[in-house]
Amino acid sequence: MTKLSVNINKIATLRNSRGGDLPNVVQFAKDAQRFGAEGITIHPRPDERHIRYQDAHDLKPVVFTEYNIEGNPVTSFLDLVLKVKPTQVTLVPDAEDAITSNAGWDTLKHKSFLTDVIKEFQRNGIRTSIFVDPVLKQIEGAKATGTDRIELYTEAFAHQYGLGNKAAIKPYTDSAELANTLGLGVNAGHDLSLDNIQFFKENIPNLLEVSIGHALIAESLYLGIENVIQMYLHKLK
Ligand SMILES: CC(=O)[C@@H](O)[C@H](O)COP(=O)(O)O
Ligand SMILES: NCC(=O)COP(=O)(O)O
Repeated sequence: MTKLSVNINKIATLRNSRGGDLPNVVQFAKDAQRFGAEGITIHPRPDERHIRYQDAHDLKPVVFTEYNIEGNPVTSFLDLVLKVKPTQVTLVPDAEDAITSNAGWDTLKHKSFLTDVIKEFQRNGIRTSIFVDPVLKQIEGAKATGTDRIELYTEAFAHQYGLGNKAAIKPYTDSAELANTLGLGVNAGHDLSLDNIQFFKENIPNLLEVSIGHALIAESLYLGIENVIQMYLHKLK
């Protein structure tokens, strides 16, 4: 069973564009869960250009499914996550000025740093996941950090699949198989969509969770959020 976690960054982007509280991200999270979302993901960035640190606190009492907070574990992020105590934290090595996440961790180079922060989150009862490219040595490196899960960075797959190149799934299947063997849980995300999700899920053994935001919100503009969430759940069955 693969859980659908709805990333609500884009709802905050829309809200922030006018400086008011429309749409309200807390209400949106409540409704997304009512429509079937099995988790809510946010990715607060240090410049708070979409999700604000205060949103992470405000969402805590209403997320009754799985609460996943993603981000680069700089000090302010560490403090936030340790206060909010979500179900899961996903560590992403995104630069402050990056438009969106654009690479996985070098788990070999950052082994000692990742090991320390992962230990601290786990000590506080928070499950950990680290964002990685589908590269076998990076999966082995992830295992060595003590993380509970990895999140496969799916941008390359999504791009190639859109061009008709289905073989682009291979490194992801291989990485998931290795992760399964090593006892690491497998999540995935970035640029997943109604077009590519079913093929991705069918080729990834034991895919535990996908977090989807950008395409899901864009698709909802035409099809409606309740309908789109149900369409994803159907394809993830
Ligand atoms: C970690 C990841 O893959 C990103 O997709 C991210 O969570 C989305 O962030 P933005 O909404 O800021 O692009
Ligand atoms: N972890 C990936 C995520 O939360 C959403 O990514 P995207 O669907 O907005 O590309």
